[in-house]
Order: sequence, then structure tokens, then C-alpha cells
Amino acid sequence: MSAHGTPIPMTARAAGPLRGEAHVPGDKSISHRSLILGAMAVGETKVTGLLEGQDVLDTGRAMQAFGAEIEKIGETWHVHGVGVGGFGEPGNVIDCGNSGTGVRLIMGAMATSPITATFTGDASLNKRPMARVTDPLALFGTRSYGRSGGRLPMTIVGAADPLPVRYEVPVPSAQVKSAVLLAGLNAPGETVVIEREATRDHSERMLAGFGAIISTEVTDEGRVITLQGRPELKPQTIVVPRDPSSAAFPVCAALIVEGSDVLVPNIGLNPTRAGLFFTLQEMGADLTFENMREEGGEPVADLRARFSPDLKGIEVPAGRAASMIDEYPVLSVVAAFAEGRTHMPGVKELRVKESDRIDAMATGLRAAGVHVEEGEDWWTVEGRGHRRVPGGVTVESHLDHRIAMSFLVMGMASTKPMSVDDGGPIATSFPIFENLMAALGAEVTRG
Ligand SMILES: O=C(O)C1=C[C@@H](OP(=O)(O)O)[C@@H](O)[C@H](O)C1
Ligand SMILES: C=C(OP(=O)(O)O)C(=O)O
Repeated sequence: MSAHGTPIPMTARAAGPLRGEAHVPGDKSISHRSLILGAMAVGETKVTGLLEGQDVLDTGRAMQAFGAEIEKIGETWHVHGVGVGGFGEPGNVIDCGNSGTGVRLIMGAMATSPITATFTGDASLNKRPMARVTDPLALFGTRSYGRSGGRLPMTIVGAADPLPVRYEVPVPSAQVKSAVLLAGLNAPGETVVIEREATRDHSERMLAGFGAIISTEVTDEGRVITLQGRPELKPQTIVVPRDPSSAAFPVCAALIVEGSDVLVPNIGLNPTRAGLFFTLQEMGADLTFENMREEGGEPVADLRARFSPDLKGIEVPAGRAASMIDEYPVLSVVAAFAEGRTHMPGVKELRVKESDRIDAMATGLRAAGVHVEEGEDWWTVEGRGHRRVPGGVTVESHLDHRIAMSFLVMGMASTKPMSVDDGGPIATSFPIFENLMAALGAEVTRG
């Protein structure tokens, strides 16, 4: 999908080893939150390293529609915030494009202000479930009117007199947790969110950084997060770390393309995000963390990935799923090149992403000659080991950037090339993917 919605077919083929440094873009989760929290602070937040992918740009436009001023000067994004409770009513429909994170967090951020906003997205986002966010927002007094099944387009009527909320998140979702916390900012008193399974904790870390009073207690119930309402958020200077979810693509490509040796510098290794890298190491990947350090309160390292001819299939612990939820598509590609089966349980959430990712990957993997089994919340990839993956097919990306990039990574190592019907969605999270992979020596072409 280009900006105009015209599909962009892409093909990747084996073309020698991948070598060099891969400077991947800024973290998508932190980028969305920088703009949203910057818009809710009083004064000027400065952000460098922002991911300039379509998802984040759409969030920036939405923040402008609610009254924040946002401009890029040189390499720095300047966000002039309107303060907690300072959002104005947008004059038009808010289009969040392809982004679940964008729409769900923004719904939370406006839900406790006395304004009304209507949200929409692309064909993928308009299929995704929103009741998981509007149900807890209703506890604050927020009303929502969407299509059947809680789908976009949807109008949210913010609570004029919000109540504080105590809510246990029923699915492992950082987006739901974050929506409730952002709504809690403009509710008086304490809002409490409980999550059984730890999900990415960028909202908690960044809220604390912006001066909110927030604490997390690990109890028998799970993680109990308590936020004091109505703080004045203080503007911040944010350096966005590089995205581990984007690093996954050059890393996984290097592991399966013969002779490769790739360094991916400055990757955020927050434990709530780094599950893929430990999984790959357990599979026998030649993947090392170099120059481990701490930056902006987050662990950071340079990842070095080398061709790993003797990868083994493993059982991926279900408890690790949340820390690598966006990486399962590309993990399944690596699993196809490993010896033996890789079983991935506890991943029902994959069915409600930009596409049903289990179905999209299973269909494409099977077409490319890989045996896959699946159930509602699990899937198994039968690795081909030294019998290379045949490839040689065109698969559908279903408006899903991670599906498109995963099959292109596969094409870099399969016997015959792999094509995707539409690589346009890659621009939502990794706009420099083609150039970055080409600079390493990959052959990715359009058409
Ligand atoms: O909070 C976030 O920034 C995200 C949370 C995850 O979604 P869920 O909350 O639906 O698991 C993840 O898949 C998404 O890419 C980004
Ligand atoms: C699931 C993803 O994003 P979102 O939910 O923000 O659309 C993703 O980037 O893999």
C-alpha cells in the first residue's frame, strides 16, 4: 500500500552474504508515547531518533488535531504540549491509518476530557477489536459508539466528570494497559491497572520520566500499577532507542543467509521486549550482545548476528510471548531453516494484529514448502534444516508490515525468490527497510 493505497509488489532473492552495520530506526512504541505524552505535558518536549514511519506520523497529526503544536527542526521533533486535560476537540475525523497502538493510546488519552472525537483507520485497523479499550474506558464514564463488534470507525465521547478506575486487563496487552493509564491521567484520585502477564512497560517508565506519580508492585495478582491522577506533566528531552522489533529483521536474515555477519548497533533490550533474542540463542544462533550499557534508563547493546547453519527447533515458552509478540512472524521464518520443530504456544493475540498473523504466516510458509500446524493459540513450524526452504511463490501481506518483511527475509535464503503482493505497509514501521537490507548485500526489488 503506498500513500495512495496502490499495492507495491516486492521480491527478495538469495544474493550472497549479508555484511556490515544495520542502523535500524527508532522504537515505534516509544515514538508514539513521546508524541502523546509530549502533547499532554506543559511546555516543549524535544525528541530525537523518532521513528518517522507512517504509524507514528499519523499519531503526530492526531496530536495536532487535539491542539498540540508539533514541528521538526533539523533532526529534532518539538512538541508543544497542552497539558493534562488541555486537549481541544478535533475538527475532523482522526485517521490512525494502520496503527493499533496509535488509535488505542489516543482513545485513552482523550477519554477523560469533555470532548468528542471520531476515529478511523485503514482496512486492517478497521477490522481490529476496540472493545478491549472502550470497555475499561467506560468505567471512567467514557461513551463509545462504533461499528458492530466494537470496530472502527468509532466515536468516543470523553467523560466530563471522570471517575478513577481499578481494572485488571483481561488480555496481555500493553496498548490496553496504556490506554487506561493515559485516561487515568485526567481522572481525580488513583487509577490502578493490574496485569497478570508483564507486557512492555514503556508507558510506566515514560510517565515516571514526565513526572507522573506512578508505581508498580509485583504481587500474587500480577503487576499492580498505581497512577495518581491530575499531575502536571513536565516536558522532556527524549532520545528514542533503536527498535528491537525492527532489528529482528536484519538479525534473522543474517542467521539464515550463508556467510553473513551483521552488526545492529544501539538496540534497546528492555526485558519486556527482548524475548526473540533469547529464543534465537536457545535455537543455537550465533548472536551476541556487545557493548552492553544503559541509556536513558533502558539497557542497550549492539547485536552481532552471524550465519548459523546448525539452528535447532525449540519449544518457545508461552510465558515469553508478550516480550516478543511482534517477532513471531520472523521467528517462524528462522524456524523453517532450523532442524526439527519449533512449537509456539500462548500466542492467541497474534490473531488480532494487523492481520491474523498465524494464518498469514502459515499460509505463506506452506506455499513456500514448509510444514506448519496451528491451533487457536499455538502453531508449530517443522524446520527443514539443511534441506533448504524451496520458496518460489508470491504471498499476501494482508496490509501487515511484519508479514511482508518476514517473507522478504525468507526470500534472501530460500532456493527460489519470495515475493509479496504488497510491501507498501513496511513504511508503517521500517521505512528504510529496502535500502538498509540492500546496503547489507540483499537483493530486494519492486515489481
Ligand atoms: O503498546 C505498544 O506500543 C504495542 C503493544 C503491542 O500490542 P498489544 O498491546 O495489542 O499486545 C504490540 O503488538 C504493538 O506493536 C505495540
Ligand atoms: C502489532 C503491531 O502494531 P500495532 O498494534 O500498533 O498496529 C506491530 O507493529 O507489529
